This record gives sequence, C-alpha cells and structure tokens, in this order.
Amino acid sequence: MATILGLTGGIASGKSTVSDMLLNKGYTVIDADLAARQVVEVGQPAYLAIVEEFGRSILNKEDDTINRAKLGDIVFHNEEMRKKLNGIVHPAVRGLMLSEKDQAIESGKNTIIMDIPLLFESELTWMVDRTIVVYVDSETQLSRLMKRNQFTEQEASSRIASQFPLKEKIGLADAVINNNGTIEETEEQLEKILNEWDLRP
Ligand SMILES: CC(C)(COP(=O)(O)OP(=O)(O)OC[C@H]1O[C@@H](n2cnc3c(N)ncnc32)[C@H](O)[C@@H]1O)[C@@H](O)C(=O)NCCC(=O)NCCS
Ligand SMILES: Nc1ncnc2c1ncn2[C@@H]1O[C@H](COP(=O)(O)OP(=O)(O)OP(=O)(O)O)[C@@H](O)[C@H]1O
Repeated sequence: MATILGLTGGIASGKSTVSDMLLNKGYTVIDADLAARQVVEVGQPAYLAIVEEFGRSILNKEDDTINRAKLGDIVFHNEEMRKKLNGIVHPAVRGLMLSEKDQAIESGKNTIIMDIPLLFESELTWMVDRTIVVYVDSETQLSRLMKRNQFTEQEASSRIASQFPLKEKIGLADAVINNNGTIEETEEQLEKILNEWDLRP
C-alpha cells in the first residue's frame, strides 16, 4: 500500500524547497501549483470559464494566455473574486491531481507526495494519509515572499492574508518542518521524518 503524504504550509514558507529535496531523493511529487497552471492553458475548460467570468482584460495580448500578475492583483484584493476563481480552478486541479496519484500508485510507488498550499483551507486532507507543514515565522514569510516575487509589503501581506495563518496549521499537522533556519537544517528535519515514518520512494 502506497503512503500519500500531504505537503503544505503557507505562501513562500518553503514547500517547493522541500519538494525539490524530495524529488532529488527520488520521491514522486504531485504539485498543485503546477496542476493549477496546466488546467488554465489556453482553450482548457477552466481557461474558458475564467475568461467568461473575468473578461479578456486579464489576458496577455500577444498570445491570449492568462496574465497571472493581473489576475493575482484582482483575486488577492477581493475575496468574492478569489472564491469565484477557486470555484473554477480547484475542481479541475483536484481531478488532475487524483488521476496523477492513481497513475503513481499503479506504477508501484511506495510514497506519493501531494504538494497542496491550500490543503487545510480547501478541506482536502481526505486525499492524504499524513500531513507535513513547512513552517516559518510571519516576519520571515513576509520578507521571503517580498524578495522572491519583488512584491511591496502590501502586495505580500494581501496574499498571506488570503490563507489560514501559518501558526494555526501547526496544530493540524502530523509533522512540522521549521524552515526559519538554513536549507541544511530543513533537510535534516525532513530526513528525520522520512526515517521515523519509514517512507521509501
Ligand atoms: C491567482 C494566480 C493567477 C496568481 O498566479 P501566480 O503565478 O502569481 O502565483 P502561483 O500560482 O505561483 O501561486 C503562488 C502561491 O500563491 C498562493 N495561492 C495561489 N492561489 C491562491 C488562492 N486562491 N488562495 C490563497 N492562496 C493562493 C499559494 O501559496 C501558491 O503556492 C494563481 O495563483 C491562481 O490561479 N490561483 C488560483 C488557483 C489556486 O488556488 N492555486 C493554488 C493551489 S491549487
Ligand atoms: N531555509 C531557507 N533559507 C533561505 N531562503 C529560503 C529557505 N527556504 C526557502 N527559501 C526561499 O524562500 C522563498 C520561498 O520558498 P519556496 O518557493 O520554496 O516557498 P513555497 O512554500 O513553495 O511558496 P509558494 O506557496 O508561493 O509556492 C524562495 O525564494 C526560497 O528560495
């Protein structure tokens, strides 16, 4: 029986950093952010529904792809619009991720990691056997997000505020990785969990 791990945290808390470590160790990672990009490629049902809801002004002029910065500006400043976007994108993301998980199970993987930023917000824990939260304190989260995305403090804060407070997620997790320190310290914590839970790729 394969073990399905839910990897979550907050925006810019270090989920991709941890999932890259897992990929390097040979584990299978299914990434919700990646799936969310695939289901909104030009012409896909979710893409058409977004254009219908938000209008053509959120498209890039050159190739009609979604202008993510523009759409992000709208949905991270307006909860109603964010819920509308979630209502379009999330069912398609879930469908794609579940089929990728089934394929990974069929191909005999022992452990399958589902990297899902909104695992708790969207009540998706039924999809996984155990959860790991990648935690950072709020100052570190804000400064890493501003640095990575070249966001102002206001842009970064509005994105952080659209998720459950990261502190609350600690109490919901089976294991927590504290990513305030160095990358090496984070990798040591990850290895300890993989060993304790006896998880092989
Ligand atoms: C709004 C969009 C276009 C902004 O795109 P952008 O390239 O700037 O960000 P990206 O997709 O890389 O997401 C970065 C991070 O933002 C956070 N985030 C993204 N969408 C949401 C959301 N709806 N609610 C809360 N946080 C979110 C997550 O932590 C995610 O890891 C995009 O995030 C999107 O389509 N979001 C809706 C789908 C979604 O919820 N994706 C998250 C996982 S399913
Ligand atoms: N231990 C660390 N020390 C210093 N910088 C780090 C550390 N961990 C991650 N970072 C940096 O912080 C930023 C956020 O990390 P990462 O992209 O892994 O977060 P994420 O949780 O996947 O974010 P998102 O939810 O937006 O996809 C990145 O620029 C990354 O390089």
